[in-house]
Amino acid sequence: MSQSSYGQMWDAAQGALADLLEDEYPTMQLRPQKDRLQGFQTLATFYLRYLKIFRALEEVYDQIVHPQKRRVVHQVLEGVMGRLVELKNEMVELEYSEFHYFDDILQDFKMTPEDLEVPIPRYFVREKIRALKEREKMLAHILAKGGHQKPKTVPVQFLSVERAVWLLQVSERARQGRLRAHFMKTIRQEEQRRLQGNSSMLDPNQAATCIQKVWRGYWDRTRVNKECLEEMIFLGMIPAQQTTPSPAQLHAQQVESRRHYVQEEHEAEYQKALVNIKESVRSVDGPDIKESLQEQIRQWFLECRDATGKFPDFPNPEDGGSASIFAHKTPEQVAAEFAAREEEREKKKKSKGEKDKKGNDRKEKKKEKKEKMKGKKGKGDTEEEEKGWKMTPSNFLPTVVEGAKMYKEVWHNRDEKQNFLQCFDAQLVREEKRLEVEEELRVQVDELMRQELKNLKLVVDRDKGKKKKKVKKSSKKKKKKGRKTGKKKKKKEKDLTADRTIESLYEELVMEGFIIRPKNIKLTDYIGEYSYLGTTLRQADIEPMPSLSDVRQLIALYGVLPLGSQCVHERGPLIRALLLTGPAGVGKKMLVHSLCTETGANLFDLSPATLAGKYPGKSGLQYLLHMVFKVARQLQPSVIWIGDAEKTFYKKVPKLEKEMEPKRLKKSLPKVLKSIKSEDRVLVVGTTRRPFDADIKPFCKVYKKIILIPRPDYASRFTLWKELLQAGGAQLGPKLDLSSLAKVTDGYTQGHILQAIQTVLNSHRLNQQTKRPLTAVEFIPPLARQDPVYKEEEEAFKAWYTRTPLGKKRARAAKASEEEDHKKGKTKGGKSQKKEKKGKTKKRKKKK
Ligand SMILES: Nc1ncnc2c1ncn2[C@@H]1O[C@H](COP(=O)(O)OP(=O)(O)OP(=O)(O)O)[C@@H](O)[C@H]1O
Repeated sequence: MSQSSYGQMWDAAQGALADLLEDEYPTMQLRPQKDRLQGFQTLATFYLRYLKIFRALEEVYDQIVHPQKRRVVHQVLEGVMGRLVELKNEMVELEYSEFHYFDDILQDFKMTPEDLEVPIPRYFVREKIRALKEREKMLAHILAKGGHQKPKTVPVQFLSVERAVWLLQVSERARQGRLRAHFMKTIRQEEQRRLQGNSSMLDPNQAATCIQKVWRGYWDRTRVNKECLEEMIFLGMIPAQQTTPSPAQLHAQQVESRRHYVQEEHEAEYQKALVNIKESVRSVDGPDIKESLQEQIRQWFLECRDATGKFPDFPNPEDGGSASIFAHKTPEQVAAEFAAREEEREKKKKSKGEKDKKGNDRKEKKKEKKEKMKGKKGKGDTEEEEKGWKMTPSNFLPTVVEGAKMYKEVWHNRDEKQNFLQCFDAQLVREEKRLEVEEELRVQVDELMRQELKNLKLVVDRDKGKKKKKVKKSSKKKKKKGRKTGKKKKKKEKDLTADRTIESLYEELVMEGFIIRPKNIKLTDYIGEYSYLGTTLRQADIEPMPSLSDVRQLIALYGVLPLGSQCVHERGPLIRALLLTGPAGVGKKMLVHSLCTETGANLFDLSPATLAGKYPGKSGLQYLLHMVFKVARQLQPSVIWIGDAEKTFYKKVPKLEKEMEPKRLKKSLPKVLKSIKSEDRVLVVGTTRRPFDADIKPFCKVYKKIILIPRPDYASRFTLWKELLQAGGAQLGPKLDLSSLAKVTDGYTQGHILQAIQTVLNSHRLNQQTKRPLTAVEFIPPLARQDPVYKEEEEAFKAWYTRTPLGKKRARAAKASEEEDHKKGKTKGGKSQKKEKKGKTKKRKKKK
């Protein structure tokens, strides 16, 4: 696509955003909605619209090369991302469920399930690829030096001499036997051919007809088979073979990657221009700006004196200096403001004096206040109950609005036809820099003018300015007092490793196996299909099982976006710890690795097995945690993975594991989690396949966000078989019935399926494929050797989830709505019965 196409795409996205903002602002001011379903519909509609805009903006940001345009797109993009996360959070709080189903709204918007995927901005990794490569090198270097490596178990077999000789003899005899059999076979074939040649001598015409018959039959059969296969592929009955990208696709890919280089070049040019243009503005326009500022301020002095009879007070630098004066106000207004401020100060003084007098009555007053507050709260609660659901104010909408405004004012109608190369706009830079220089000069001018005003007052008003000084002093005193009497400052945490560099801490953690190399897995590699029945089942009051595509979306929203973007993490809902739970092999660890790949995060491993025997004692553990979190913060984003997370919160430690001390982290983990602030892009991710073994209360206190990963459904299994087989090098043909395989593997997880595929697709079998195509039956024996997820296990997971805080809330809400329905049903039922009765009597009357 060309630059102008991306320009049009941007334009369309901004247009959609403007419409959306127009719709969204009134809903914020609307009265609370009592109907929760309607509230959800509103949220879901906004969510889908934002998602669409997000996808378009992400693509635009990845490809446009104009540095100033990219800045505007980036700002809006971050705002939109944050808003998406906020909306998801709202939906969770409204529905008490992590999973939401939008199939009906998708239909309304004519969107496909693919449109529901949360796109992952490519700039998360691309913009720091150099730093990531550096880190990767460092990690490889440390590991090569002898870092922690899991001991590889190489089976070594010792053979006795007799056994070795026997083995050699067996294989040699077998080889000779095979040779002899081959030799005998060729002799026999030659003999047969000789005999046939002698017995029947056909005349040439007959022979030709015979050959033609065989050839034509063969040729037609292959043609029909080929056409049949093509038709089946066209109908989607048989998966198409993987095709290599066409030359046009390859060219498009090249153009896209070339644009990334151009982006870098233009950015470097732009950075240079920022410095040069600022310098030139300062030297050329600086004196003029200074003079006009002085002129303006002097004019203001005179106007104020004319209007109020005396010279005004010059605003303090904290209040914005002279800039605050010219914020579209008349001199009278400014003077009135000053007067009001003075009055306020006086009032405060007085009230403080009174307070001191009535020091003894304070306690009683406090009591009264408290009572009043209680009363108010009580009222508030009832009001809230009456209120119902209302959208919470957003932290991201102002950013989005500002970006949209900038687009409209600067870029929407800008003629860019002459800018073929899409380089920066010098005029815009000059305007921007002029403002910056003006601000810098204003500080100097203010100082000068303050002095000038003082002199003027001395000469004209004979004001010695003592009063003001006094006020100033007293206000300073007040400030100091306030500071003293304010809350005690929290103890600053002691830096246990103040004398060490981050590099040395990093090296130590790698050596001890607490920092590991994440596998290169993208979130899109986590295969899983969308479930089309979600809304229908929910409407029928059946809780649907979430699909793997829903899980992917949650990981993107809770993990990838906040870890990738500082803005989203700082202003969005703060998630410190995430728990991934589900049966063995559903891809929990895979998701942890994909989180790191998509955001370029470091991967720390604090699993009980890794911790065992290292940094003993309480102080040792404290030191380790300090190191881990210090490095994680400094080299953010970071993911701290705790495998077998239930072990940290074991109800009862099994005897075999007692030596490992799995509960070492139990006490320190909540404390250390609290130290993660919104500016630290650090996420603790726990994975567990047995959450029921943990003490649920402290467990859920640490892991506030829980994602229950289900076993794959039919659609996901079908895709899994197809994709994993293709990835393993299998040729998919009509003999390999994927549908049956997906059907019989109900209950098996992705790990099981992968295991079966790896067992069957060895190199020997792969080489035989052309002669002997793969069949579905071959995969049954390796599957039969594994245990599927039994119903009991699945029920245990579901039951456990209902005991988590969110599960409990959902159950309570369901019960409440059921009761409401019941009540309504009764009243409605009563009314309808009455209506029916009325109807019947009317009919009877008519008959009569
Ligand atoms: N959705 C998926 N798409 C593709 N491969 C998957 C998917 N889910 C899991 N796998 C593969 O299955 C294997 C098992 O996954 P993983 O080890 O992440 O599961 P797990 O849930 O962490 O298992 P456990 O609970 O036993 O530790 C991995 O090789 C992973 O790549």
